[in-house]
Amino acid sequence: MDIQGTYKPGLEGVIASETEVSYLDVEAEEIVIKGYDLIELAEKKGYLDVVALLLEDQLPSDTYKKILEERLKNDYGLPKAILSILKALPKETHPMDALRTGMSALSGFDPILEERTPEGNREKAYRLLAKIPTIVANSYHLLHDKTPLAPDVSLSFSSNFLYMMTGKYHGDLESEVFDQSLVAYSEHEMPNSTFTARVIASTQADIYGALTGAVSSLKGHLHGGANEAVMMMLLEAGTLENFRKLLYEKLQSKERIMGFGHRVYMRKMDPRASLMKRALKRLSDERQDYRLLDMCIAGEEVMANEKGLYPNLDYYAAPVYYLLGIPIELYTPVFFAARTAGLAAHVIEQHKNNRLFRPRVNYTGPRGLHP
Ligand SMILES: CC(=O)SCCNC(=O)CCNC(=O)[C@H](O)C(C)(C)COP(=O)(O)OP(=O)(O)OC[C@H]1O[C@@H](n2cnc3c(N)ncnc32)[C@H](O)[C@@H]1OP(=O)(O)O
Ligand SMILES: O=C([O-])CC(=O)C(=O)O
Repeated sequence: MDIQGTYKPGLEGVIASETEVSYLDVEAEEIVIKGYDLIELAEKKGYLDVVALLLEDQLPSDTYKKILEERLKNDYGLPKAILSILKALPKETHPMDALRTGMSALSGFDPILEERTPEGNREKAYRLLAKIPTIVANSYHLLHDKTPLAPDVSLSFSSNFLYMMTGKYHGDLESEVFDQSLVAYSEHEMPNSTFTARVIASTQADIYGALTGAVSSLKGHLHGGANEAVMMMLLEAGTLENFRKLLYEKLQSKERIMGFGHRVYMRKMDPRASLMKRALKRLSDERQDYRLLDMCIAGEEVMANEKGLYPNLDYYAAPVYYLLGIPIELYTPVFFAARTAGLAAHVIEQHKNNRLFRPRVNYTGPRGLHP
C-alpha cells in the first residue's frame, strides 16, 4: 500500500470511525444526534433527555426521566478520599487538571471498572455524569480554600450543578439557559477529545481512562479551553471600542482569536453559537444590560470583515456563563461535564465494535546511520 499518499496533516477530512452517535451535516446546517437535530433538542428538550438519547438510544418518557434524575442524585456524592486528593492539590492547579486527577482517582472506587459491555459502560457513565459536576464545583471551592458545597437534591440536575459552582440559587431563565448550554456541549461527532477517548478505548482500556485522556485533550485552547480564553479577552478589553481595537491588534500580530473558526464549519457560523447568542440576548434583556452582547456582536463583525471567520460555540457560551456567575476557570470543566454523555456514547460504541487504532507514518528522518 502507498501509505505516503494517504497522509493528511491533522487528519483533516479523514473518516476515523463509523458511528451511530452523531454527524455534522454542514451543508444542511444540522448537528445530527441519533437522528435528531441538536439545536431543536436544545430548544424543545432538556439535558437529561439528550443524556438518555445518547446512552439509551431514545428520548425518555417524563416518568423515565424522573427515574434517571433520581438515579443521578443518588450518585452525586464523592468518596472522602477523592475530596482529600483534591484538597491536597497545589492552589495553582487549574480546575481542568483537578478534574483529570479526581476522575482518574475515582476509577479505583468503581466496583465494575473492568466491565466493557454496553450495560456496564452505561452504568459507569451514569456514575460519572453524577459525580463530575460535584468534582468540578468542589475542586474549585477547595482550590480557593473554601468549604465544599453539598449538592441540593431538591433541584434539577442542571440547577444543582449551577448552584454548586456559584453557591447561589438561580431563577428560571438562568436555569433554562444553563441547561440549554449543557445540551449544546453534549456531543459533537469527532472532535479531538472524542477521537482521543476512542483511541484509548480501542486498546480495551476502561471508560475512566478514555475520559481522563479526553479531559487532557479538551483543556487545550484550540479546543475546549477557548471558552475561558474568550472571556479573558472580553474582560481585558472591557468596552466595545477597546474590544474592536484589541481584535485588530491581535490580527495585526497574526494571533489566533479564540472563539472563532472551526475545522468542520470552516467559514460558517457554528449553529450552537447562534443558539448561545440567542441565550445571551435573553439574559441581556432580563438585566437590561447589553454590554457583553454588543461587544460580541462587534467582534463578530470585525472577524467576518477582516478574516471571513465566524464564531464557534465557545465564543457565545463564555459571556453566557459569565452572566450566570460561573467562575471563569470552570468554563472548560463545565464543557467536559456536559460532553461526558457524548464521550460515554462513543466509548460504548467503540467497545461494542472494536478495532485497535494503529495508524502509520510518513517517515521523514534519516536512515542508514550506525552508532
Ligand atoms: C467548541 C470547540 O472546541 S470549537 C474550537 C475552539 N477553539 C478556538 O476557538 C480557537 C481558535 N480557533 C482556531 O485556532 C482554529 O479555527 C481551529 C483550531 C479551531 C480550527 O483550525 P484548523 O481547521 O486547524 O484551521 P487552520 O489552523 O489551518 O486555519 C486556517 C486559516 O484560518 C486562520 N484561522 C483559523 N482560526 C483562526 C482564528 N481563530 N483566528 C485567526 N485566524 C484563524 C489560520 O491562521 C489559517 O490562516 P492561513 O491559511 O492564512 O494560515
Ligand atoms: O468539533 C470540534 O472539533 C470541536 C467542537 O466544536 C466540539 O467539540 O464541540
